[in-house]
Amino acid sequence: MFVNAIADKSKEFRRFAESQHCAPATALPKPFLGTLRHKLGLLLYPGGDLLDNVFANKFRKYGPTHALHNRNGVPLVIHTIDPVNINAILNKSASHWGPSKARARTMYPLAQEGLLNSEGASWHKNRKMILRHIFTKRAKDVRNSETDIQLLFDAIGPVDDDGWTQEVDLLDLFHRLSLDMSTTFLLGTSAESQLSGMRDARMKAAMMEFGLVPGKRSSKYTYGEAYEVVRNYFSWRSKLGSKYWIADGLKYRKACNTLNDFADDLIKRAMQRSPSIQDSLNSPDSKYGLIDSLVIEIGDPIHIRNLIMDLFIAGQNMTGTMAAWVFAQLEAHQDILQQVRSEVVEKFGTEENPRADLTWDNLKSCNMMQNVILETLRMYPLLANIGRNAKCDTVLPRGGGDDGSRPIAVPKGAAVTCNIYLVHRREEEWGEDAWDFKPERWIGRKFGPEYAPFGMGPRVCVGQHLSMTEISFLIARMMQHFSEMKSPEGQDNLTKGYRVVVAPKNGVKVRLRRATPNSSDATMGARR
Ligand code: HEM
Repeated sequence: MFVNAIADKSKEFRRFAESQHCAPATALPKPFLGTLRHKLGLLLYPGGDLLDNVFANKFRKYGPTHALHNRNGVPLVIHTIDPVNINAILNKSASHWGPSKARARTMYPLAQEGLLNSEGASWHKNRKMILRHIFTKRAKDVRNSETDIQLLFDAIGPVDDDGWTQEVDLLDLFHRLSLDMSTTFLLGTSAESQLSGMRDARMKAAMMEFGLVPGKRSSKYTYGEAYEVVRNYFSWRSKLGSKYWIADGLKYRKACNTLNDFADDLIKRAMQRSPSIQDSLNSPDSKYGLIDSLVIEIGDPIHIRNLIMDLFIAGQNMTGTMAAWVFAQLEAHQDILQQVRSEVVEKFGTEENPRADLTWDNLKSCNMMQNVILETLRMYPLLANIGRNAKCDTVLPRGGGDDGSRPIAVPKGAAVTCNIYLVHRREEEWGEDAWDFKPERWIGRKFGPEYAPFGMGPRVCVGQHLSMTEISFLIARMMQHFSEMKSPEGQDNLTKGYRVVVAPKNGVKVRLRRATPNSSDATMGARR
């Protein structure tokens, strides 16, 4: 009976495909020795670059849209880098597609009922509410981040007689900054994680004397450590796909509990203070965070935890990793670094003689800086793959038949992955220099479906404006504080590592030269 039911379903699907004039996509061969071996191969991929080698080669060999079929020729998983198909999946026919089941499995037991992995009316309502809060708080909170920027400068450390800092890893420092900025924004108070990273005990002691003490820890792991454990497990679980359960265990579950305890503790404290802060919450100088607004609007602590945890998981480290790529590229392109610094100093003045406020409206008018950010997000879209599962039998506009021009029928339940990293490097859309860093390509260019670092359509990233503001603010402040940047001989800042996000594999190791009051119009220059 079971076999008959499968045969009926296949027939029904074939009829649907014919009625839509579809043809099958190029079929991927079944993985040698099965999918588990294939997944373990990805997990243990020996060096090199998984994105540029394994994935890119597959698209070169099997075309821009290809599929793994079952024995009846019905697609189970479709991979695409065709912007027309990606626009259909994420945007035009978004209602036919639900969030990727693989993502929910990867993150289980975290992030099950917030924004990332839910859909329907409650997702819609939650999303609207979060966006409203993000937009009302964005402008003032980026200025509140000045304290976090000062901690960053302290963590970068003192300079020698020539004004140069010691060698620092900007990836590490920006990750901590990102955590500090996101806690400032979400919770109204910075985690001050920069302090725990400072090796100089005297500096730390001095900071603590001023009351800048890192937050209370809820169990064996600190929040930062628990997040690192969870991130590693997420990376393994995402590569293992349906065999995600292989990467599980006490260590992972304990880290998940620490993150939940951390959120619960913060919510409890926000609930205790909520009756007394209602009036001041919306004042322009309010130091309270998004969590306080959610406590007043929602009330239910579990609901609040689901939303806050999603924002932490989805947003944590994104801004920091992005900023690290920006500085890696600026170090590699000293001429562009000079242009960005000139633009910032001209617009905002120096630290000693500021000229304009670092608001989003002012920051977005720095064209060179914005083009550098857009180009960096093109080359390193952080979330290399965006996945979906079909909610009904549906159609992709292109990729079927011998020449790939026919539509493809997709059955309910099939998975699709949109490889955004490779879409951003398609020569058809970006030209022969698609693999090169060229901010000037953005002059006068409009956004199309070939550019989706924040996704697109109804599930587009809720943190994109916040991230763009934070990154712009950070670049501007770094340009005001330092005048030059160089990497040690032999350091490679541009090699990619691919875990949950695409990040610089070897860190971004540089020395920076402190700007002097006279370096207002001097530019950062290469001095190896
Ligand atoms: C450079 C920084 C960032 C990048 C490149 C980025 C990228 C993305 C992408 C590609 C998606 C779409 C995923 C999909 O369609 O399935 C997404 C969704 C999301 N992002 Fe971001 N993100 C960034 C920063 C942030 C920040 C700072 C936050 C939190 C404040 C955040 C919160 C979210 C959430 C909650 C979603 C899910 C939205 C939904 O499904 O309704 N992101 N992000």
